[in-house]
Amino acid sequence: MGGIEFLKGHGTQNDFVLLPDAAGRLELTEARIAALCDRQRGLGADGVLRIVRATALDVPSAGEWFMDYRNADGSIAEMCGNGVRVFARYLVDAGLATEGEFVVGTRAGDRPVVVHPDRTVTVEMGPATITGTSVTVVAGRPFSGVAVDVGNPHLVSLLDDDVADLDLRDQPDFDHDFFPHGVNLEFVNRLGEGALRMRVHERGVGETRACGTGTVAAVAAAFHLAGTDTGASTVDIPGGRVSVTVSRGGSTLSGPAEIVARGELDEAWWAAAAS
Ligand SMILES: N[C@@H](CCC[C@H](N)C(=O)O)C(=O)O
Repeated sequence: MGGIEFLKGHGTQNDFVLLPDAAGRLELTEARIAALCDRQRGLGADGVLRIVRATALDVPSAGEWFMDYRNADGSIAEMCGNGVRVFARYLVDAGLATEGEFVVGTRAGDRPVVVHPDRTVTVEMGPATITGTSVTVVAGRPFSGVAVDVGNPHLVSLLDDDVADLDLRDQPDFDHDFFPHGVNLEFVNRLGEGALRMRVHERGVGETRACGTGTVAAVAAAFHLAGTDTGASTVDIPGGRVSVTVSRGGSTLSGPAEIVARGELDEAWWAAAAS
């Protein structure tokens, strides 16, 4: 038997290990995912994208391929906006989908994508639903925020102070009753009309250089606080820039997606990393 194929890719520097596994044969334990994503003892990544046929996992989807996404700590999340772009990029590069429009299945539901000739990808992200308000505490400082559901949970705090000055090395505190399954925390500055800057502390990962669902949540929260639910904005994150639109029934995310490497995992390492 050959080794286990992997690829490495990123979307605005939110980086992923991709595991092509059409038939769903790989045993993805939490320990294996955490080892793969570890930047010292593994390949290093913010998360893992398993490329599996929807039928192999028996999940309902209008699309052929399902994005089985895992966070770097091995936890399962419903959705990953940057991950969907990288996933779509892989499918086209591998000849498993044709450039243009197709559907990717995710735990949050089907996500129509358009892979453009310039290597950017647009994803229909579904509705960004405002679910209330809550508070997060960063290094002893409380910040109130708008809770937004983009298939996964977010709390967006708009700040007057420069987000660059926040210390996000430790897990910020949050209301565990409001977010019983954890939350992704976005900290946002308005840069002007239709332009935001954001940093993020992701559930199951830590600070990352971009979060696609987080940018959609940030734009939805910013428009909500301005008294509207429709509009378009760029979002600058440490890893680059994405474009987001939100409307009452849906949202879109556009940005780059790159595959940077491919190879084979060592089988003995894979076996030892199982637990
Ligand atoms: N980086 C992702 C979000 C990944 C999932 C998140 N950490 C969660 O647990 O909900 C994105 O680009 O959306």
